[in-house]
Amino acid sequence: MFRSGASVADDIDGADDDAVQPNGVDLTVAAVFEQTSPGYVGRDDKSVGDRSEVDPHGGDPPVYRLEPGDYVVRYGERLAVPEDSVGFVLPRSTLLRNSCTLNTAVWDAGYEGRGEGLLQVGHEIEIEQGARIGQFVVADADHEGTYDGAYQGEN
Ligand SMILES: O=c1ccn([C@H]2C[C@H](O)[C@@H](COP(=O)(O)OP(=O)(O)OP(=O)(O)O)O2)c(=O)[nH]1
Repeated sequence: MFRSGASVADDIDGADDDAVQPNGVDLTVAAVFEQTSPGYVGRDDKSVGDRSEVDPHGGDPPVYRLEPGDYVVRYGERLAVPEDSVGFVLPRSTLLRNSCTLNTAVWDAGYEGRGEGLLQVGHEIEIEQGARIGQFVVADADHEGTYDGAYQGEN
């Protein structure tokens, strides 16, 4: 069973009241990066490649003008996934309607931090810094242990 947006909002620092949706809470884009060197995924270890932060164009609010390609985005909200739960982030449908998407993985019970996702831009798009790009939903889940990995407490 998935929790209501109002209940999910209790586990998010920095979410506006406007961000609370019936079934989840919207997440905003705080920073955009382009990867500049290879990462590593091994059997026992891993590393994330270097990145260069994309500057938004000036203005109030600043706007990212993104050419087609892959970008790492950092969310503006700090999430905490409660025990007995699992989280997922889904793209805002307006991204899909504009030939773009947000690719995401599983958010483990016990994880806390400002997470990151992969923004895939299929057609040039403009996105305001601080705009809503995805929605965090949380479902009840059994699990053994809680998240204690390298990304705990990130950002
Ligand atoms: O799209 C996502 C999905 C998850 N997370 C956060 C929450 C999750 O609990 C944590 C670790 O994710 P995962 O377990 O998939 O990463 P890993 O590469 O297996 O790292 P680790 O070895 O630390 O588990 O990253 C994100 O920031 N973005």
